[in-house]
Amino acid sequence: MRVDVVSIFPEYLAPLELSLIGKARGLGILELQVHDLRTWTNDVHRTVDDTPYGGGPGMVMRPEPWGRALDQVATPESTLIVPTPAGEPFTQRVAHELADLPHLIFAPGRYEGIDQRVLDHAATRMNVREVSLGDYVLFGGEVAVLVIVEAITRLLPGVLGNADSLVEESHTGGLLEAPMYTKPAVWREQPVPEILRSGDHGRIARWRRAQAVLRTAERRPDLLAAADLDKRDLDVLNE
Ligand SMILES: Nc1cc(-c2cccs2)n[nH]1
Repeated sequence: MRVDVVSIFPEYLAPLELSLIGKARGLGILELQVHDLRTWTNDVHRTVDDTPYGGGPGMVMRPEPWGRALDQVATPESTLIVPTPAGEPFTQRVAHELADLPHLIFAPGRYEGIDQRVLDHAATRMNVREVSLGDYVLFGGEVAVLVIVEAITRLLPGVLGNADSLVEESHTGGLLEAPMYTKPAVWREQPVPEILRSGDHGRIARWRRAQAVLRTAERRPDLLAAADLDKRDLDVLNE
């Protein structure tokens, strides 16, 4: 997968060099390049924003630099990802969808956003997806890009050492993950649930599933409605 990020704060994306993402790039699983939007300005002040038509507070990102940036970076197989509070929710399902794509271009906006014509024009020549991390407002989209790139990269084949890690995590199968424990067997007078030390892998799997169902019912009833529950799951809920 290739990823291009265009930002007025390219240094914000430096963490993408680190850890697993750095490893994915080193292995050639992920090709990533960060660009400075001001590269595509042509005035002496390298201006990227201006006042909003129709009035109102703040500034809007000008279309011309973005248009020239996308002219250079995009191909017909590109998908433009625009983080915005006004976007579709970014979920694990969306992460899986994006992880299957050949080329992502991230357009993190600042200020009051990017001139809408940039997105509308881009949509005439590539897929455009406006995505929200949640119902809160950030200063800019760069933090959102870090989150989205990490969520996608860990899904790429070869990045996670043990592919099993993807099977039992939260939101796989629509449920939250069960509580996890490690040594010592007793810590501050709190024992690890006995079943996890029983060696009975069938019972352990059923216990974990039950814990996931109960935790999801308690914390995320919205997910429960969409989850694929079997009879045993329903019995757990009705206990
Ligand atoms: N979910 C979400 C996205 C954002 C922003 C993206 C770009 C500027 S602010 N805030 N909250």
